[in-house]
Amino acid sequence: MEVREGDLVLIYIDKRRKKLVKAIKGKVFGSDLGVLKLDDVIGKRYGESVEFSTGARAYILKPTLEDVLFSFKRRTQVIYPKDLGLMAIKLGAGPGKRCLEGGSGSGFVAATLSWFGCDVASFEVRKEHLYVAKRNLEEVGLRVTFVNASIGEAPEVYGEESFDAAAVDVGDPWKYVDGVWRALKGGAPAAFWLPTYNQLEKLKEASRGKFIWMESLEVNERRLKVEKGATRPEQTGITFTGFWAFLRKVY
Ligand SMILES: C[S@@+](CC[C@H](N)C(=O)[O-])C[C@H]1O[C@@H](n2cnc3c(N)ncnc32)[C@H](O)[C@@H]1O
Repeated sequence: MEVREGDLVLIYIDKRRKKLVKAIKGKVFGSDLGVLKLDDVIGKRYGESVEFSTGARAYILKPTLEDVLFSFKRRTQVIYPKDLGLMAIKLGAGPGKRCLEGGSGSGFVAATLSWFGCDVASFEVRKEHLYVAKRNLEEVGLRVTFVNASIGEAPEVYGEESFDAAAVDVGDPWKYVDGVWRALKGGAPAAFWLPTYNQLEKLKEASRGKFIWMESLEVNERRLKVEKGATRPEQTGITFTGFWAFLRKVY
């Protein structure tokens, strides 16, 4: 498969030096290795390498969702790929699913659900965050409807029982349990992201009688350094991120 003008491509030099760029004629990509003419990228097959002005080479790769997310500007804490992958599965994300999200933050959740084919309405109270999330998604060609309002207002904006799933990452989420419940269809899954144990307890109390508390969990990731005769866990990396609570709406 060849790179066409306007495609997003990942310029991969090494693990630490990789950059998502749009292949536009006449533009250049500059790095510590010199300059790469994007004209030279257009027409290449994904997986081939290209040459910088210094003679150094980089690979041209088709971006994954992870590459896309790590190209985003961040104005808030974000949910990481290890946690987003499980969220997408638990929410049953897929084409045609109407998903409610709050808050948009930097757009990581919105982008993930949109990437999986969901039709997403993302609620965000802070205009400056909404703007960053919207820009992030526009830059990579993902479409989501952003709403500058509290997630608690979703049933007023979209009507009762209009969503197939919900993802909630806001401060004090227990305050919005009722709004999320009203916005969801019967039996629909909801994923709440929380950073502390006591918040899980508060959410469980608030959701009693409205949702089944399916499970709460933490996703741990252990990276490995693979070298012949010395393969072992990496000594640095992401430690704690947060907890998921997965619920299902009931009557
Ligand atoms: C940690 S960020 C969300 C990050 C997002 N999950 C991501 O991965 O990019 C939390 C966001 O929730 C927004 N927020 C707080 N209360 C809200 C509410 N009631 N409704 C909608 N957004 C809210 C904040 O302004 C903030 O942008």
